[in-house]
Amino acid sequence: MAFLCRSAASLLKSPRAAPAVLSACRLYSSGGQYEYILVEKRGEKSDVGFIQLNRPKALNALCDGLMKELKQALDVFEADGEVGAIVITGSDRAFAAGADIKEMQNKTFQDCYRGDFLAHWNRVSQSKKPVIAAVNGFALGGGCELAMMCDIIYAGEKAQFGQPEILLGTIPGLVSKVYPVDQLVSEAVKCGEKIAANSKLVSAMAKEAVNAAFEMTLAEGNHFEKRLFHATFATGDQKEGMTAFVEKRKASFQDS
Ligand SMILES: C=CC(=O)SCCNC(=O)CCNC(=O)[C@H](O)C(C)(C)COP(=O)(O)OP(=O)(O)OC[C@H]1O[C@@H](n2cnc3c(N)ncnc32)[C@H](O)[C@@H]1OP(=O)(O)O
Repeated sequence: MAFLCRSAASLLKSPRAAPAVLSACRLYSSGGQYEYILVEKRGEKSDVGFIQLNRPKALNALCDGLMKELKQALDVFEADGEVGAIVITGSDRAFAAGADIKEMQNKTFQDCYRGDFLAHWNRVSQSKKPVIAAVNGFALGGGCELAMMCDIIYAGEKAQFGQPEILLGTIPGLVSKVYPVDQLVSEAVKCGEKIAANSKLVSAMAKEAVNAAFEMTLAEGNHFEKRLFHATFATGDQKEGMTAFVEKRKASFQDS
């Protein structure tokens, strides 16, 4: 507890500390007030900011509240002169199973666009301090992206990275694998069959985002991908994909 008080005190002395950081600091220093994450300082010198995603029943699905708390915790660690690096982790079963599908299932394109849905998710990539992802279990969709936004990824032996959004009727969803020579073509056809079973409309949008990224800066690429992601919420296939997940059934895409 002593280190928490010290860091809070050093922040409060700083005339440049923003009010938002100060209020986040209060959450941090009083401990236990975050709902979706656990936050502490680790290491012999308490110089490593440690953030554990903590929504076990939902496999650490990244709901809005969790992402807001993650931003707050990062703000506090960035302002803390003692902290030299930050670790983000989840549980043994899941780093994070992606954005919260139940929360976004009924969003419209208008909701996404007006609210600039997921814009603040880039916070991790803007951290001035090095961020290390410690990944066990599922790192899917937005969970995989969260890990990729970190500077270093340490993965447990059973970590599973994936971008399965295409199964939900939204972007992205590209996979690459290596196979023995004699299995390559048949595996490629199987892969083609899996892709073809998804929404062709949304597959095209995923390709557009990936191809555009080659021509853009990181910030432009992130922005373009978010806008296309928003646009999928204007399709029937996104509604079908996410509803099918929530109803625990196979999606039937209509390419519309
Ligand atoms: C940026 C966009 C995105 O990130 S879109 C989301 C991308 N992620 C996914 O599509 C993964 C969705 N999850 C799964 O496919 C599976 O849950 C699994 C493969 C990760 C694990 O399967 P398993 O059978 O072991 O567990 P459950 O499916 O029963 O899941 C347990 C519990 O967690 C809830 N949950 C899992 N992922 C999410 C999620 N992304 N959003 C919201 N909730 C999620 C799941 O619904 C179960 O809760 P329950 O109360 O039983 O319905």
